[in-house]
Amino acid sequence: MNPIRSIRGILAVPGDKSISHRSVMFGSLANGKTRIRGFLNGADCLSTISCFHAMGIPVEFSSPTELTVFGKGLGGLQAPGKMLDVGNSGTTMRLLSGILAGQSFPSTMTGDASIRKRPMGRVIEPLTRMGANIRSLSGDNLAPLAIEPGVLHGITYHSPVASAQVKSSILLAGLYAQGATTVVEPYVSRNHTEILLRQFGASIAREGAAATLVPGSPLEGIAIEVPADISSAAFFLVAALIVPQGDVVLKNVGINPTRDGIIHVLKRMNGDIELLDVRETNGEAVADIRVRSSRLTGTVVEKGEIPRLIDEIPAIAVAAAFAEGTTTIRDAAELKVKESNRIDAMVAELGKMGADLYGTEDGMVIHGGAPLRGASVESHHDHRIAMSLAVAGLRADGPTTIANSGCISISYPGFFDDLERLARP
Ligand SMILES: O=C(O)C1=C[C@@H](OP(=O)(O)O)[C@@H](O)[C@H](O)C1
Ligand SMILES: C=C(OP(=O)(O)O)C(=O)O
Repeated sequence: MNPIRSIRGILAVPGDKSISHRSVMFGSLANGKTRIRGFLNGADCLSTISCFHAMGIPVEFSSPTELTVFGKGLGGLQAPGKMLDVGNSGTTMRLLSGILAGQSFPSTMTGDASIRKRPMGRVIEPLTRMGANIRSLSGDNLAPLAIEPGVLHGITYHSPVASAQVKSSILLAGLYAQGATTVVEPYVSRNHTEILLRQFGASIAREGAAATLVPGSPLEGIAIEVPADISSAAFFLVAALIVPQGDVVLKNVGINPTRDGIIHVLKRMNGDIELLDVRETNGEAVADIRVRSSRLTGTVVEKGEIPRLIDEIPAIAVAAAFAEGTTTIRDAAELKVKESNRIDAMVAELGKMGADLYGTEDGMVIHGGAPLRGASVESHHDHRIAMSLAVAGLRADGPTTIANSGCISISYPGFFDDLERLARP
């Protein structure tokens, strides 16, 4: 990564990862064809496809981002002949746990070294309360998981964490339960499951921080346009803000109010960000976003804003390193149980580049303005860390080398090509 002076142009970042996963999952459980456009052809979403393929669901690609899922209805999945492998994808493992809990066949599920360290007790516990037979094979609430058929009943679950993966897992099990299932969260997490399941015909309602699913309605295949992923757009938002000559328009970005926290935070930091042509696709708010170089200032990010930008915190930390004053991020302990411990990873790697920051129990404190120098840094095998460090490198003095950056293909396979196209030395 070399420093640049200018980043300009129009860019469509890849499709939303959360919505791409859900399109394939719900399409598999629906009757008939689901046509998906704007699909994220990244490693995580391909892991979801391979799991459903192993359960007898045909999927046909007509281009890398367009596919048809041939759904077989709520009762149409077949026993997989092998252990399901979710790769690096927490979303796949947790949502699939809820679906598998409702099947009449046994299954087992595993993933890569990172997934096998991430907490699964958060889905095992509520699913068990619903009557599921799900356990950690190692006995420590970690993957691999084994799921046997069970008779499910609806519950009202007060989740200790604001997690869309936990919420979705329980609601998906609710499709197979007797009676209604309600999940109440401390703060509202991303609501793509609620929006998309309703489009497929499920009976699902929201009231404040509670989502309720009433089983009994079949799911029917639909056509889905996946918006561009705000979590991928985040890297270009920050890049355009911090380089001297930044002016980028990001096309067709999902700005669902449960996901748009980064826009609010960067605007609060004095970022010049404009939403153009706000519209709706498949029940999801979408806009083009224009972003220009700005003199950023520090801010506080906490409480209910955290779930609305959880995956963007590494990128926000980079913006904060170039802002005047201090940025404090708190209530974000969830960062420790992602693909890496994202607090430790950002503190260690930005620190190597000369940033003035430290980690706390539930976040970090960044004193902006220290000049960054290019350095040899490490991705911690985490796509969001790798891309955040690449953006920091655009404004550092001298070249930055990011070890193990191949993980970027998890969520944004063409990241470096897009960056190269827009950037000028
Ligand atoms: O439901 C989803 O699609 C996701 C939910 C979030 O995880 P949690 O549910 O663990 O907060 C997020 O970090 C992840 O990238 C995708
Ligand atoms: C945390 C993430 O994904 P997952 O939980 O699906 O692995 C992410 O993409 O930042």
